[in-house]
Parts: sequence; C-alpha cells; structure tokens
Amino acid sequence: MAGKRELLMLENFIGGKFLPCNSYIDSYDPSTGEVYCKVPNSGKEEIEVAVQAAREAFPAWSSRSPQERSLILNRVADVLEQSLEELAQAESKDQGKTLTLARTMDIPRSVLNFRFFASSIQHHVSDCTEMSHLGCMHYTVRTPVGIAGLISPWNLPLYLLTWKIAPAIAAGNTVIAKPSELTSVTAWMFCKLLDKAGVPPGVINVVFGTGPRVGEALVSHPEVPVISFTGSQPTAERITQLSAPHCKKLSLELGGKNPAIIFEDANLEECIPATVRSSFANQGEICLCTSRIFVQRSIYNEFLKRFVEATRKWKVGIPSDPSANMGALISKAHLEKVRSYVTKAHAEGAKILCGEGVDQLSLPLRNQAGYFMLPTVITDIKDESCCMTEEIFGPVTCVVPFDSEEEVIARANGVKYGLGATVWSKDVGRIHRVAKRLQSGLVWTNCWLIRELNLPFGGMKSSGIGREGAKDSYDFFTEIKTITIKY
Ligand SMILES: NC(=O)C1=CN([C@@H]2O[C@H](COP(=O)(O)OP(=O)(O)OC[C@H]3O[C@@H](n4cnc5c(N)ncnc54)[C@H](O)[C@@H]3O)[C@@H](O)[C@H]2O)C=CC1
Ligand SMILES: N/C(=C\C=C\C(=O)O)C(=O)O
Repeated sequence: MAGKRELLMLENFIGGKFLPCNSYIDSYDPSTGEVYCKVPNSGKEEIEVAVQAAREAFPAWSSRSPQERSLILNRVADVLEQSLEELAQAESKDQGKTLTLARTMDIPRSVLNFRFFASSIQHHVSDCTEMSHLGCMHYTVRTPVGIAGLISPWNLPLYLLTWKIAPAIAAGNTVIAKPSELTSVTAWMFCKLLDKAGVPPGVINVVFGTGPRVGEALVSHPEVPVISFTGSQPTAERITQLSAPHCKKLSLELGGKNPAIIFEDANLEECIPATVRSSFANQGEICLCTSRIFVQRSIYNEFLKRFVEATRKWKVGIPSDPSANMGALISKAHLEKVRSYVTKAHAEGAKILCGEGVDQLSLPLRNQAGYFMLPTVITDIKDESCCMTEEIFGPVTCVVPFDSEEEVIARANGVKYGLGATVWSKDVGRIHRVAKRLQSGLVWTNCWLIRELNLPFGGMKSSGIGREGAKDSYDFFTEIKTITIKY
C-alpha cells in the first residue's frame, strides 16, 4: 500500500499567530484528484478571536501616516517577490492552473498589488471650497472604516486576495480575510511572510473555512462594517441579505458572460490568438473570460476554421508541463458543471466543433482522475441557450454570426451580466461607438486584459456593485467627512 502521504495542515492566522482549528476540510490537488491538504473549518468563534485582534490593532495602524504604511506594503511586496517560485508552485498545485501562468501572472500581480497601493496611497487629495461671504471654508477628509471583511474566490487565489488586502490596509484599516476553502494554501504561505515584512500583529488576519460557516460569521459580524467580495452572484445575494441589517458597505465583484465582437475588418492574425487566450486562459476560470464570440457574417466561416485550428493547439497538460497552456479545473463538481453545459448544447442541436466529446484528452496515468477538460467550441447555438446566457466559468466558448452593428450591440447586451467585452475592428470611429454602447464595465478593443490599475475595475447589471482600483478601492475602504470652518 502506498506510504501515508504527509498532508499539508493549514492554520488560521490571527493576531500574528498561527492557531489550530478543531475541525478541518479536505483540499484536493485538481491535477490528480487526491487530497493533499487540510483546511481549517472555522466558524463563529474563530471570527470572534479575529475581530478582537483586528480591533486591538486598529488604533495604532490607522494612526500611522500613509508614508509609514506604504513602507510596510512595499516590504510585503519584497517578501512576496523573494518567494515567487514557491508561491507559484503552490498556487499551481492548489488551483490546477499551469505553473507558467502562476509564475508569470498570479504571483507577479500579487506583488504588484502591494507595490501599486503602496504608491497610490500617498497621492490622494481631498476637496475644499470657500464661502468668503459667510466667512466659511469647507473641506473633506477620509478616514479608514475599521475592520474590513475580505472574501476571495478560487480562480485567482493570491492575486485577488492581495487585490483586496493591499488597499484595505494601505488606507489604515485592519482586515479579516477569508480565502476560498478550495484554494487556501498561498494565503497561508502569505501569512508566514508578514512578520518578516514588519506587518504588526492583528493588522492582517486570515481565517480559513467554508462560505456558509465562517464566511457568514464574518459577513454578519456587527464590528465588520465593510465587506469586499469576489465570486458568484448567488453568494453575493446571500451576503447582501446577511449584511443588510447592519447597513454594511459592500463591494461585489461578480461573474460575467463576456462577448467578443469581431467585425469583418478585424486583424485576424491578432484577433484569433487573443480570443483563444481570452476564452481559455486559466481554464476559462476568470470572470473576464470570453464566452460568446460574435463574428460578422462575411468572415464567419474563415474565422471559425482558423479559431478551431488555434483552439486545438491550446494544449491541456499537467500543470508542471512548461508546454501546457491549460491545466485542471478547480474541482470535480465544477468539471461536471462545465461539462453539463456542453451536454445541454448538444441536446439543443448545437454543434460542438472541438474539445469535450469530440477530441481525445491524453494524460499520464496518475492524472487520469484529475479534473481536466479540453477547450471546447460550440456553434449553431441560439442566443437564448443557457450556454449563451449563463456563466459557465470553464473552457467553453460559443461562436455565432452577426450582420449589423446595431444587431450585435443588442445581442451582446442581451444578458443579465455586464462585466467585460472585447471589440475587434480597424475602424476607430466604430470602436468608440460600439464600446460606449456596450453594457460592460470594461471594454478592451483590439486586445484583452491589459490592466490599468489606476482606473475603475468592475461590472454593471448582475456583474456586481462597486469598482476596485486606485481611487475606487481607497474610496471604498474609507469614510468621507465634510468639515466646515467658520473664521
Ligand atoms: N470571480 C468570479 O467571477 C468567480 C465566479 N465564480 C462563479 O461562482 C460559481 C461557483 O463558484 P464558488 O466557488 O461556489 O463561488 P462562491 O461565490 O460560492 O465562492 C467565492 C467565495 O465566497 C465564499 N462564500 C461562499 N458562500 C458564502 C456565504 N454564504 N457567505 C460568505 N461567503 C461565502 C467562498 O467560501 C469563497 O471564498 C462558479 O462556477 C462561477 O460561475 C466563482 C469564483 C469566482
Ligand atoms: N475578479 C476577477 C479578475 C480580476 C482581474 C484583475 O483585477 O485584473 C475574477 O476573475 O474573478
């Protein structure tokens, strides 16, 4: 019998100390389907301990100057950067994404999140007006809110956790973060670096566990006045219900059903590889991934042929394989959910041009129980299909033709989500016209996912409430006050 494998045992990080929990959840390696880690199954009592630690740390931390806090954020960036390789290895093993993506995107962006807010926190200005005829002047001041509750998802674990922690503490808050129970390892490793970076105990507290148990305890705690959440819309609805009695400030970054609109004058040499990447990066498990591709009819057949060829070259492999473009999906349940959409499309009479059920996936024996799926392209599908309206959050994209600009804008806007979109055309006038009319919080034209952290990030309609970015995150994690001085 195989020797008993050493399981990685995580612990909550509260008040600068690692604390064991009295119950644990199994956490799986998505590339093998094996349990390799135990995550604390925390609840109300752990949240109480974390609130006490965060409360005690708040006066000293909030009274430091932005410059002093900036220094510590930069030190956090330094220690993350020094541990980039081990964090990338851990993220890839925990989430199923390729090691290459973890090395080049997830962890470098986690470092950047701290560097970026270490800088931006020093440059905010306030407003001032004067009523000299009344001998008055008025000015605004912003103060940290207190203890911020941060709930992050499993698709970009450290990337999105740090995208919330950095601005919250830069503004002078203390935080209680709850990562996804599916991907808790890099958050735990992050906690191990904080003492070295000089983060005072209680400023950053990380409590692990499930959403319904510890997540709800955090969301409903009366001493946690702000909640920043990234994840699914159903969970956001639950968080909204629980936080309503306390009138909490909410930032909800939710999913998308993002269209790519490809006009007949698009540069296909650039558009096709970019749209393969925007459809299947991170196994299609990014809220900004393209899942509806509208192609102007005159180039539809050519696009489809070349897009399917390029998709078949998007290699699925074990996460450590440097030639793999895509690894394993996050869980068996999620894999089955994504597969069910392809089954439904087939049942509706749509055509599955490549991927699931069409092509063969070959994997080493030890990975046969992993949660792998080929990138899948669906066509001949109706706009009303669930594959064209619901967030699948996997390596599945639909391609359909369109004729006119008016038609495609209406169809692209015809879903409940409004997060991201891409538009491909050489006609600058059309680019501006279409971008302005799309019901999306983010529109990339002739590119995808070039990120400007200074500007608002987030969606409209069912894609969420609020924005994240230099000023947006600062405004969210602070309260504003108008002061009038009579002289
Ligand atoms: N970034 C995004 O847009 C993401 C979207 N999703 C969507 O959500 C679907 C389900 O994925 P899940 O992992 O279940 O997402 P989820 O929204 O349930 O989980 C995200 C985070 O919320 C926490 N959570 C869950 N229920 C909670 C509750 N009642 N109170 C407080 N916190 C709670 C989870 O523990 C996790 O940390 C995916 O198939 C995808 O469609 C999932 C992850 C990220
Ligand atoms: N919120 C998500 C991605 C954010 C990307 C960014 O801030 O650059 C997501 O996939 O859920």
